[in-house]
Amino acid sequence: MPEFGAEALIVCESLVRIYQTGPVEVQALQGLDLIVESGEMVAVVGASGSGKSTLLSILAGIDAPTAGRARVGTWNLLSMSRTDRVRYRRHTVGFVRQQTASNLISYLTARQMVDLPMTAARVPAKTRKDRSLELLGLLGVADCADRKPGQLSGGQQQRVAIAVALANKPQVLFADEPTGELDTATSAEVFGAMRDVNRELGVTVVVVTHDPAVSGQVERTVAIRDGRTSSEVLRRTATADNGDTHVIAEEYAVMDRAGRVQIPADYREALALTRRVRLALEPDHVTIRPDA
Ligand SMILES: Nc1ncnc2c1ncn2[C@@H]1O[C@H](COP(=O)(O)OP(=O)(O)OP(=O)(O)O)[C@@H](O)[C@H]1O
Repeated sequence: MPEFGAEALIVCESLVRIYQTGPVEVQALQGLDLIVESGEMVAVVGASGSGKSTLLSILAGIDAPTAGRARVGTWNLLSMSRTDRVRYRRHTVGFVRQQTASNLISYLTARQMVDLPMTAARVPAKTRKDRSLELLGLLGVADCADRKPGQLSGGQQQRVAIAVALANKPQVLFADEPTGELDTATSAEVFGAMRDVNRELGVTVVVVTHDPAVSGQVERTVAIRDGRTSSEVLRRTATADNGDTHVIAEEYAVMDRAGRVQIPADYREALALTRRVRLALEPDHVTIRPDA
């Protein structure tokens, strides 16, 4: 059988993460499947505690999964050595957190902070200088290059944090509630900046968010429930006969590799679907009926 998601940049299959605190075991991820293609921008949504941050920490190489499969590019996140993990975090991925302050170093200027990961990667000084200014420009904070975090607004801090995360040309940018501490207008600006880098640099973006206004702006939203991917919304722009454009959002259930699909609770209740259902293959669809 060909590899599940062989062509994709990010593949999670039956991903499990169990946290053990004393005698208590928490299953933060319970067999999550996710595929992200190179160049996509994906929003991950879900209730508090559904496992979003856990997923992102694993993908960013900060936390290790308990079981299942997780691959980003050529990296297998389950069998990475400590040295590989450092290399992975330095070169393959960039990470932005919710707490604006925790992304930055208080005594460095924006330019010095973007420079830092490149210094660690032994990039020559001239290249570092050019790239720092280019990234700060792309994120609309070129005028903040010589300012320290304390002299930046929350939105500017997050845009600098994105520039820092992109310094070593990662394949993926992960952001965990990057706009969580910002007001609506600033949050839209920061989100717009992430869309720009996705489009202009081609970097794949995976962003966890609570904000429906944010998830409404990306083409693909993945919903996590109880540590699994439960549904996806795809959005596309359609043009009417009179030339007007509007966005069409369609919700999909997620089917795993074994063919399992979760039927939403309200559907099950409406038709009293319980333990057994009847399936029938029609020419272009499958029906599910109550066992009556
Ligand atoms: N380090 C940890 N030790 C023990 N349990 C943890 C740890 N991190 C997360 N959990 C638990 O795992 C589950 C998933 O947490 P996670 O932070 O991934 O959810 P989330 O969807 O990001 O939530 P939120 O939106 O509130 O940030 C929760 O029940 C949480 O309490």
